[in-house]
Amino acid sequence: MEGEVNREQEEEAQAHVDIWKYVFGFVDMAVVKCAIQLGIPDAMEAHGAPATLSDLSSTLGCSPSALHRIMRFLVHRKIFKEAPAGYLQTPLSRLLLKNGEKSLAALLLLESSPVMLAPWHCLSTRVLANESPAFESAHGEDVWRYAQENPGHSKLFNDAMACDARVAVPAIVEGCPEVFDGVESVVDVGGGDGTGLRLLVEAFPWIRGINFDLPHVVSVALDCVGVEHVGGDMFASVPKADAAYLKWVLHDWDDDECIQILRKCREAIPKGKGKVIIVEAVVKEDNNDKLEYARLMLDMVMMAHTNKGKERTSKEWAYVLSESGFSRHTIKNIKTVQSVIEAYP
Ligand SMILES: C[S@@+](CC[C@H](N)C(=O)[O-])C[C@H]1O[C@@H](n2cnc3c(N)ncnc32)[C@H](O)[C@@H]1O
Ligand SMILES: COc1ccc(-c2cc(=O)c3c(O)c(O)c(O)cc3o2)cc1
Repeated sequence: MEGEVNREQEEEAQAHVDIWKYVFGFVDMAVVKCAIQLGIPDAMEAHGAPATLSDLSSTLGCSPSALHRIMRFLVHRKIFKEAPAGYLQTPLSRLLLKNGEKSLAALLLLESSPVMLAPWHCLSTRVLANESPAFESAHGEDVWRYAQENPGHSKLFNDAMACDARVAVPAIVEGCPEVFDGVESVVDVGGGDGTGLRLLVEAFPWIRGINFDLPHVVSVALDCVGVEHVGGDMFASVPKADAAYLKWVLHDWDDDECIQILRKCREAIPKGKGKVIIVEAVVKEDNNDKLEYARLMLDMVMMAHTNKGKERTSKEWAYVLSESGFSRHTIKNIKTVQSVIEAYP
């Protein structure tokens, strides 16, 4: 009995520590956003050796006292290290470089933007009504129409998705290159600015790429060898190719909409050797999986930013694929938050 009482007292004490993560949860994002905007990781990368507070404040042109408090917080959060000689980069801080190959800075700047933060204040209404989309409640229209009417936001969004492509595509190439064996043409459905397909075609030069997205998105896509940009509506028709490739697209839509998109993809691929390649999160419902937290946070992002989007479990993926007329599918895990699903007509 005494042991039980002690355990309850320990849990109570721990709760009074843990609660602060939620009361001030936005602080982590805001201070990291500040570090990106000031260019702290970039200044440290350029400096090379350990950077002192004086080095950083003179390079960045900011108040040493305020910068010290920012760096103290970021060292505590293990984003930077502090040695006697000065501050040091970490693998985590290098993911915040403005132009780093694997940087996710653009994604953090998107998610911390006023446009993307506003819908979170409508989440409880979304849950209560289960119909009033949070993004529409905040902005009066869905995220895709808002992007069409606000080119600056569209660029922020496309840049964010492109930074994921620079992480995910190398993981696909490393983890399951065989997925693209024998595939001579790929249509990237909802391919954004084409970064993902450009990286795929660079890795698999035999592939002819078609980057397919809404007209306002492909109109600003960069030209690149081996990739043709085509504007259109994936709910109307999808350009024909050996394989339809969809990364971070189906999770933006509910089951009926996914089934519509997948049926259009099935119409676009050849009956015999055709396939659909889906790069999306597969919710494991396994709290021991180190990326499950990211997948579940992403599911909340879908609730906040899309009308009826969601992340799916393997059973939920099996349902939409079966309802779309795909006879079989496989799921391959890669080292990022996504998995690679291959579906065959
Ligand atoms: C979350 S983004 C993913 C972009 C890219 N596949 C990636 O992973 O980097 C979803 C994409 O779907 C596109 N999209 C939305 N509605 C569409 C439609 N009706 N037809 C074609 N593309 C659409 C958006 O413009 C956006 O580029
Ligand atoms: C590196 O890990 C990730 C990179 C990108 C995303 C991500 C994918 C989306 O489709 C998406 C989205 O549709 C959205 O509206 C949004 O606000 C963020 C977002 O992020 C997840 C993980």
